[in-house]
Amino acid sequence: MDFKLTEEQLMIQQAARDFAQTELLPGVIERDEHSKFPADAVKKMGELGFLGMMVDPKYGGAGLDSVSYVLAMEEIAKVDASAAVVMSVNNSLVCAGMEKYCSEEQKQKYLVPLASGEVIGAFCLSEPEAGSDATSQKTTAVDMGDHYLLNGTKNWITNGSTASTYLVIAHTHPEKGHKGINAFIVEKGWAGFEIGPKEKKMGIRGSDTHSLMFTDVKVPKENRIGEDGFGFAFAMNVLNGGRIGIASQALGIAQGAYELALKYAKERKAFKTEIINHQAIAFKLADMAVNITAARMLCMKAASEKDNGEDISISGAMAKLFASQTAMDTTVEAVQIHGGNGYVSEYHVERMMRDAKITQIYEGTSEIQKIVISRGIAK
Ligand SMILES: Cc1cc2nc3c(=O)[nH]c(=O)nc-3n(C[C@H](O)[C@H](O)[C@H](O)COP(=O)(O)OP(=O)(O)OC[C@H]3O[C@@H](n4cnc5c(N)ncnc54)[C@H](O)[C@@H]3O)c2cc1C
Repeated sequence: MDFKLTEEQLMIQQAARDFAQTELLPGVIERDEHSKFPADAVKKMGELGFLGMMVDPKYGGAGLDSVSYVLAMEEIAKVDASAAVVMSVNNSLVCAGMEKYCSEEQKQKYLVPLASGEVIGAFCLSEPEAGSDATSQKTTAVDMGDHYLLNGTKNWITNGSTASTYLVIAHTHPEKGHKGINAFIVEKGWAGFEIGPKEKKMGIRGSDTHSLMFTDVKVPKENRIGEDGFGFAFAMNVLNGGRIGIASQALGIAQGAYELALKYAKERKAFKTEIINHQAIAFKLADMAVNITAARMLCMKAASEKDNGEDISISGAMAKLFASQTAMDTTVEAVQIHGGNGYVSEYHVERMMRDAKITQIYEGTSEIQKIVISRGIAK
């Protein structure tokens, strides 16, 4: 692993930092308060190439490496974790999965607009009774010859109402267990496809999370991804690679809260001195700095392994597990360092604390990451 960033990586980092400060920071509190999707900013993210960062330019992407992606994700999440999850889902789950596993026709039709940011996508695996245990899902797609008939409900889908293209995982042969699952490309607006109301969430309120209902939706056969029965492997492989995205989202939230806490501790006085001079406060900041550095190293390790074509199931899970815990610990202490001001929205850290929690839940809970890691090291 090379710890020195290239000129190009530094440029991407700076571009993302500038974008976050100028386009995301103004209005972030208001968007959180009103659960408002950052539509204009997401459009601009697409124009800047942040929505298809690692996709080959021949499919509309920016053709960058995963290290650049981590750097950009951190900068965006530092300011607005809601915008960061839109970016993560589109890059890590939707575009990455399509570029790796879709046919040339599917890529031309669906990946090009997704990677160029013309439209955004959603990844639909979870169901009311199937989250961590994805094989127990109940959505079915029955083979009707030239099409499948899709029926079922997907839950908590990020970009649920704003997406145009949905990757939907469904059982085609329930009796075959995980080998009877397929993944399909579904378009918004198809007959029988309904979008449920927006979820009212603790955090990342700017992102739109919905349940999706499918009733006899006709999905053309050519919209199945890969060979018959490939859907479970597709979903698991995509999630393995995707963990870098959420890990760097968590890293960004932690870094954002740390920077605000450090600044506040240097300015706020109590007992005739800046509070950073009280060791209890200084030690909290020291712990934050250590954990954030370690989280960044884990994210970079997983990203550089991915760029080298290595299997990142373990390193990606480690990065997500540690970075999400760091996001939680750091934001809680950032609120503490801000005292009463930490509890009100204008100081940002209370939002960051609420935003941090989701990073321990979605794309595999922390308990599931430990299962992945322990099974991996036991092999
Ligand atoms: C805001 C938000 C956005 C989301 N976006 C998406 C999306 O875009 N697409 C999508 O498909 N899903 C999405 N999800 C769903 C998310 O991935 C799931 O919520 C998550 O995987 C956990 O599943 P669950 O909620 O069913 O919890 P459960 O699986 O019911 O787990 C409940 C608890 O039990 C623990 N647990 C479960 N199994 C085990 C085990 N074997 N060993 C130890 N502990 C275990 C879990 O860790 C957790 O603590 C989103 C969720 C939220 C809240």
